[in-house]
Amino acid sequence: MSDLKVNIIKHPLIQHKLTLMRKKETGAKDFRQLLDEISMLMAYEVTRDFPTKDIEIETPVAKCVAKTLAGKKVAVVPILRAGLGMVNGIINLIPAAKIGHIGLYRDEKTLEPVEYFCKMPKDIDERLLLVVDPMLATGGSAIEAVEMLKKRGAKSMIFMCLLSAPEGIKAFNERHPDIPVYTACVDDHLNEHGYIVPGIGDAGDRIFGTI
Ligand SMILES: O=P(O)(O)OC[C@H]1O[C@H](OP(=O)(O)OP(=O)(O)O)[C@H](O)[C@@H]1O
Ligand SMILES: O=c1cc[nH]c(=O)[nH]1
Ligand SMILES: [Mg+2]
Repeated sequence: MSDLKVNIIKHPLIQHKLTLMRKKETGAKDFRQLLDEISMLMAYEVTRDFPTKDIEIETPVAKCVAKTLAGKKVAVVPILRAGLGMVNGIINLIPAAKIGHIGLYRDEKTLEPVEYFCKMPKDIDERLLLVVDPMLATGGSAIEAVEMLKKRGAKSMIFMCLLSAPEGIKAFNERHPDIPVYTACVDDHLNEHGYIVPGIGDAGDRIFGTI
């Protein structure tokens, strides 16, 4: 665990909401709502060190120097399907963000990611991409998503997930040491089906009610 390169967001509100999501009796409506709320809180933490610069403005009372964001513009990139559940919370905070989509599913037997869609803003090379997926399990999907984005010219990325397994973080760190990982919790391990334990189950199925 100590050799993993990961930023764990331990905010009490996030941890409380995550516990509600873990409960098997939590239905799709509440699950979606909680993921939405957590995503906004996580985005708040992830953007904490965004650079600012001073600009001159005029309020109704006086001229003054005030802060404005100075870094790259943002694009949010959900990994379908489950990543979609994190988009609204983030764009509530960053409404000008563009949104790209990556379609990947994990083959149930091999656990290998299978690509089925990719549509990105034209200027991805100039933006900071916030790649989002609730789950980092073996790491295969996140690794492949970032690979696809690098091939399309992306230069600056952050990966943000709700839950992660040590195995997935390790694999991601090894393949993409340049990409920071943010998560709300690192769980214990993966089971023989590649599910995070204790986890939240299949995030996509719980969000979309397809169980
Ligand atoms: O780290 P990995 O081992 O690759 O597993 C994580 C992936 O598995 C889930 O997607 P899933 O394949 O269930 O697709 P879905 O979002 O359409 O349900 C999850 O949302 C991640 O994308
Ligand atoms: O526990 C897991 C692992 C992969 N994908 C999920 O949705 N859940
Ligand atoms: Mg799924």
